[in-house]
Amino acid sequence: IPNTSQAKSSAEPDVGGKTFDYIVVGGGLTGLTVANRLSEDGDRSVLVIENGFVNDDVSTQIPAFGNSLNTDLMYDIPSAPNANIDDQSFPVYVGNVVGGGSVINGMALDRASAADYDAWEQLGNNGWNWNSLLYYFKKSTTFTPPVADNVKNFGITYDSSYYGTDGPIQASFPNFEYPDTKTIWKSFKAEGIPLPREHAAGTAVGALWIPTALQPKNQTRSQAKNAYYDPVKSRSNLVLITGKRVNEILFDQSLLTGLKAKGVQFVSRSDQSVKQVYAKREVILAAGAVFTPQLLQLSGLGPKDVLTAAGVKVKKDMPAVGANMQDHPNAYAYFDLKNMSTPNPFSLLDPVYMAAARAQYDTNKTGPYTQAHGSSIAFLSLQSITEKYSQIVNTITAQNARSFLPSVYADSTLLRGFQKQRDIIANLYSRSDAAAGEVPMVPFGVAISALQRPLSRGTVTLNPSNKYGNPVVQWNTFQNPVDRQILVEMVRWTRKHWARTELNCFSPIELIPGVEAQTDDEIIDALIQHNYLQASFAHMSGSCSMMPQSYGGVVASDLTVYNTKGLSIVDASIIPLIPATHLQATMYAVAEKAADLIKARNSATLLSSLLGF
Ligand SMILES: Cc1cc2nc3c(=O)[nH]c(=O)nc-3n(C[C@H](O)[C@H](O)[C@H](O)COP(=O)(O)OP(=O)(O)OC[C@H]3O[C@@H](n4cnc5c(N)ncnc54)[C@H](O)[C@@H]3O)c2cc1C
Repeated sequence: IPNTSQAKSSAEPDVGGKTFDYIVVGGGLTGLTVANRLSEDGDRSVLVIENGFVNDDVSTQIPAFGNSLNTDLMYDIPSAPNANIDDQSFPVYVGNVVGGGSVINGMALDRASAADYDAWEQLGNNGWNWNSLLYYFKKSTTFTPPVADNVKNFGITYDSSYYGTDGPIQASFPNFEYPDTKTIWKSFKAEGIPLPREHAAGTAVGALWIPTALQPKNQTRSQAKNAYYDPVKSRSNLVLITGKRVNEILFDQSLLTGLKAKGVQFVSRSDQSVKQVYAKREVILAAGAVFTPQLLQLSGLGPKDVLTAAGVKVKKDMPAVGANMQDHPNAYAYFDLKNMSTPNPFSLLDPVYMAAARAQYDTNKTGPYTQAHGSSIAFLSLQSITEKYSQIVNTITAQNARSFLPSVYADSTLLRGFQKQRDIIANLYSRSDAAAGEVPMVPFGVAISALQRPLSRGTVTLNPSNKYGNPVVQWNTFQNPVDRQILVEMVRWTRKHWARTELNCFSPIELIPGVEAQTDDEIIDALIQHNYLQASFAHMSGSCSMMPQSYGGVVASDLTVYNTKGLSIVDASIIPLIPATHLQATMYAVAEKAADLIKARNSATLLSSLLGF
């Protein structure tokens, strides 16, 4: 952690014992978004408590650095061993910095199809659908079209009417594309998959041009801190404290009021001092899909056996807290290519080229350093991936759902909710306007296949031997065999794709999984052997999901936590069903909507108190 961050931290006010209208736990992507909007009202005070520090290093700003993992600014959490992937443990990537994941992520700023968000409403979340979220997708963004040369040379398409014109997050395109991107696009066009002009119109299936969270003028990362916090940090009613870890939500409990959140307790990372701070209106959890369920469990809300094992007094037995965790498991196939144009992504491994490219970026903000993961991505429907799609859908609906779920699903409400999710997933898998898998269209031979609608469900639970340590993150990848089957079919699709005539110019040779791997088991075994199978795309979500209580939800559609008062959740843990997209654009929209919901209910409270009821 750089010294500048420490200095900033020591200049922060001592909030111990003080009272704010709102306390936001976690100053990551959603926390800073909500804090900005709530503090627009000068009569409301907002405190944000963040475990990480401010970091404005160049490593968080230059897009090309978004291609490698900035582990210095992440927590160090190994997952629990995965029984279905050779007992492997995978790193759990979560940003530990002001701005959270938005500061260290891959900068892709894309949305899922309309059907993905409409599915949230079908799960009983009134008002959570594509149309209502479109307003917030726009509110959170400002769009800048790609440079004319790239539009002409690469055929980039877009429709700016689906983005905002004055939102905080900058949606734009790097001003550089690798030349082979043209050949890659030719091969995807030849697949006969959809080619929507604008993916953000609710039509994110096919080969897509997507924007990056990128400030177009200086070609640096646009993220929650520089977009939502820096411009408003001088507000006297907004306070951010860093290097502080919240370890308990404080409740008033009486027969009359039930459990009412009154504040939080936090520990300073620098001197280990423990303090309490109070909220007049709401405690808002924005600690992310890994730490929000942990904090609820530490505070006595969670599965009874998990709490008891960790020595936490049970305030309310809530099996759903930490269940329903989802992510996008993925496989990497690797092809050796010849005759790649120069430059290509491997050119940056040459120190001479790298130095020249860096100088080009520093001087005039052009060249490969302006690009993170690029702007070309394909999202494929199950029908495009495999002819077996209707057989797969039939398998899903015929399954005994309970057989492929973790033990916490012995709870009948959780199981009912999953069955409803399962029916929705089966429907989405049978449609051509919803994606089943992602294939980034990269101009080199690493072909990623990422499963978008897992049926397996993970869990986040307290570590019984150290409740304040990292939680136990169990993805349960492939617990449902259909997930494994679809990922294998994606690898087969990738194989067929690289055999296309448009790609003959590269003379691709499949090295991993390798042509000798033909059966499902052989493909999976070869991927595992090379560590080319991953449980996570860093898209942890769903662990405190928004669903009716009768479906095992943790929050209602107004994002308040069931069985409590004065407590809400706004982060990726509320996602009921993971959408087929990277998550950040969705989470900015969710947080914008969350802020409106919180504002509305708190002005209503004021009105009713003025009117005396
Ligand atoms: C490596 C990586 C790459 C990614 N790539 C992309 C991408 O290219 N495109 C995309 O769309 N999405 C991407 N994502 C996902 C996206 O960044 C996340 O989905 C998003 O940041 C989630 O927002 P959040 O507010 O829920 O959580 P976060 O942004 O993770 O914020 C949670 C914050 O809470 C803090 N916190 C946690 N516990 C406590 C506590 N007890 N007390 C105080 N503070 C606490 C954390 O330090 C963190 O800052 C990526 C994520 C990662 C990690």
